[in-house]
Amino acid sequence: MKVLITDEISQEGLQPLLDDPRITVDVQLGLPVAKLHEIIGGYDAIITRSGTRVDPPLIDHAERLKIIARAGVGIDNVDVEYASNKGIIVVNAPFGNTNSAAEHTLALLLTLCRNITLANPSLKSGEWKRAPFTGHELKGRTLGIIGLGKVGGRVALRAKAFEMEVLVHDPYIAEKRAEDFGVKLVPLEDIIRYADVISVHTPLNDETRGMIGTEHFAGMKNGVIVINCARGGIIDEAAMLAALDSGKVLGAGFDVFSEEPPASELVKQLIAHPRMVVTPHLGANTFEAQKNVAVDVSRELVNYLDGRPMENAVNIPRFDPDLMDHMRPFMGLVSQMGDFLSQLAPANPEKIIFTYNGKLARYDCAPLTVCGLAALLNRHTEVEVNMVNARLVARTMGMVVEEVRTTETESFSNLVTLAVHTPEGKRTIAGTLFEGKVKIVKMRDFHTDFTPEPHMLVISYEDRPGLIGKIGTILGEENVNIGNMNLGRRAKAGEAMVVFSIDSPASEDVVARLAEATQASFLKQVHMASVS
Ligand SMILES: NC(=O)C1=CN([C@@H]2O[C@H](COP(=O)(O)OP(=O)(O)OC[C@H]3O[C@@H](n4cnc5c(N)ncnc54)[C@H](O)[C@@H]3O)[C@@H](O)[C@H]2O)C=CC1
Ligand SMILES: O=C(O)C(=O)COP(=O)(O)O
Repeated sequence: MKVLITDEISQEGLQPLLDDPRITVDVQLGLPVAKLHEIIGGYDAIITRSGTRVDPPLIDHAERLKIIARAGVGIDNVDVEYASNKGIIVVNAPFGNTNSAAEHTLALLLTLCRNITLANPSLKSGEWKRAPFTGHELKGRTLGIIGLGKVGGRVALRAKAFEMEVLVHDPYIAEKRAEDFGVKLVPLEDIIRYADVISVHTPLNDETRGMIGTEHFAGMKNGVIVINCARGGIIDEAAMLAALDSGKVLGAGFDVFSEEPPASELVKQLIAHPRMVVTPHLGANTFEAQKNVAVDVSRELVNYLDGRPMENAVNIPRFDPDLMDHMRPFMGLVSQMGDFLSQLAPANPEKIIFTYNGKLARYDCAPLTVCGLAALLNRHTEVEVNMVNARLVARTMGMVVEEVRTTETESFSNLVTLAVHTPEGKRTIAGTLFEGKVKIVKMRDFHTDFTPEPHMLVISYEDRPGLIGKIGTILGEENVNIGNMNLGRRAKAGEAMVVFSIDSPASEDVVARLAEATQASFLKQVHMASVS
């Protein structure tokens, strides 16, 4: 796995990658976009912080990219939807820098309240002034937190240690969470009206962009303090500047900006404002946080290589770990069945039905459906289909995917059946696990009993004496050794279906000779990449 690192990541935290002989790591900081586009095609994974835009043009150049790893929380610099459509896994490190961001929020607030950024240069320049730097206490003031997530929660606890009253606005949390933190959940208007300090801790998205604007500032207390240690743009920057200019806001502490580094006049003016305390996105910039997030994303890349579930993938359907323990043995089965059937079924499936029988059906089988679907679609699409984009791709291709579960079963304790409906008819395949081995037990309405092998031939014909011999002769003449054979028949001398595993692939010529010799109604060679 070739990994490209485009932002500063803690070397110490990357040790799991550097120690892994399967992985090579390239650190290329400050690359111009054009250069990044030029080289990204050579990498399987990219690790970034907020400094790299992983946008559609970059993703389009990333032909072999499997994972985008964000060593931090905010993924607003990654086009997750675009990546998902391409089957690229996006992971982040949601926990490692929480504490640092919360402490930084308090650092900005205390700095503002005690005029530290003003007193510091004054004293260093030889002055001894105290009165101009008289500040405010936090004790007894009301803090309004918008977004009681990981960072917001820690800010709340720390504010309470300073004996502040804490109001919280967050429409997406349970009341219980606010209770657990000992804070009051209120509508946004109450935060605006009653808070002495307002601090935003939401992600940046279409809903939160500009969620604090001119009309909100108008409704705030005079002399309010505003903190943004989340994302630039959650607080409208033009409105912020105007509120500082008008004196409505006593001071503001910003760690994040809509442009990083700032380019426009507006952002530069905001930063330059005398009552603004600013830091260049340092919320997560502690040795502790940087080590944590680097370890977390490194571990995810190793998980991927080891075929283990990824803990912090933001675009893989999330399944309960206990459920996955039940599902994992069957993933290989559905995946092999999907790959097998995709090579037999005619094109343009309209509907795909996954039926689960037996003990397995007691559980939510969605992980198996996604896995089987990915295998079924993979050979027919330009993009690689995997658990990230299987459902998206099926939807784009106009396919209906259904899942049926029934604990009843005739002869197997667990049975999975895949049925693909096309305008030309239906193809089905059923399989089970026997002593941990994949067994295909039914194809169409023929009973079968074989384990998929790397190269196989599936032939249907009207059964008559001598045909198996003819097939053997043709394959033998072409030096293709038969490893196994499984014959399915409904009746003596009726239609038969025979499945051969062969030690090497058969040429087109051999396939044509077999078709002619057997007068086959159906003949397909199947290659199973996933078995060895
Ligand atoms: N300055 C820095 O270096 C750092 C910044 N961050 C940023 O801080 C923010 C919070 O991070 P976390 O706490 O880890 O995220 P989180 O996902 O744990 O919490 C976000 C909270 O915002 C709430 N929320 C979402 N939409 C909302 C809305 N419209 N109104 C009110 N609440 C809403 C969610 O329900 C959730 O509770 C993110 O923007 C993240 O990128 C995080 C770490 C470091
Ligand atoms: O994790 C986050 O959301 C952050 O804002 C930290 O960003 P950074 O990794 O320091 O560029």
